Amino acid sequence: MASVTKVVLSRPVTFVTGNAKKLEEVRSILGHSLPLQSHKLDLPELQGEPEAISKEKARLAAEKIKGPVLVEDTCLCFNALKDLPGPYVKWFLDKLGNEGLNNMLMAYEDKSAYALCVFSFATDADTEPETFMGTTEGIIVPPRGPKDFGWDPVFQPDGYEQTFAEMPKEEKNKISHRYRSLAKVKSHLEANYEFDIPSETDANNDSAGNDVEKDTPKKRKREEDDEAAHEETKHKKEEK
Ligand SMILES: O=c1nc[nH]c2c1ncn2[C@H]1C[C@H](O)[C@@H](COP(=O)(O)OP(=O)(O)OP(=O)(O)O)O1
Ligand SMILES: [Mg+2]
Repeated sequence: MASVTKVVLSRPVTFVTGNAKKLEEVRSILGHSLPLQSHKLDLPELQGEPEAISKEKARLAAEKIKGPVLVEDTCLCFNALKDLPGPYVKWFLDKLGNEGLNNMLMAYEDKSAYALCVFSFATDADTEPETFMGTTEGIIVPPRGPKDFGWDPVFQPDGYEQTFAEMPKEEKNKISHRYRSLAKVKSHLEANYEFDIPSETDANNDSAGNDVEKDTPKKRKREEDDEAAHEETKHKKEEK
């Protein structure tokens, strides 16, 4: 049998995102199957096709982190609008809200859409990032359910009566665009990489001097607290 030589990584993979909700889903989907730490950073995003945007994000992240990174870019594509808003959904959502997203399809009979997640993994800034895509098909509906994560209230996946926002998180995490692309990331990393992480390194500082932390129970607790605080300020804002 041919033995596959795996690339040995001496540092955990850093998931770089400015979005606490993404991080929460990535953590609950991956569990502890992969040595993962996180770094909060809203990277600049190119305009263009989803795969190119995600790859460029990975390059920028790898430059910054100076080690293996994982990033993702999420799109919401309306079929009647030839895949728009796509990667620009963040700006549409910011300006128009979920009501506005739904209204964009008023003039069209076709309410079908798909959610797309494009993960990119890069070992360093000089290596071409690898990308992994996952999609979930559905329809756009008037917003229903909790407003805690992006456009979840307007997206109803095919075969379900509930929007992403209405269904339990565990349910969303079994069928989501994020779950499907992460499944590919996971099997690719398991097949091609091996982690040999020295236990007594100064894990609280990466080589770039960034404040990257190891995934410890203490850190998790702090992140949960941070997220709770973040949610609180968000809700306060919404009440205004
Ligand atoms: O499962 C999801 N369910 C509902 N909404 C979602 C989901 N996933 C991303 N979203 C929102 C966040 C942002 O408004 C836009 C994607 O933009 P995108 O640039 O990928 O995310 P982001 O800037 O918030 O985080 P990041 O720092 O990782 O780029 O769609
Ligand atoms: Mg972004």
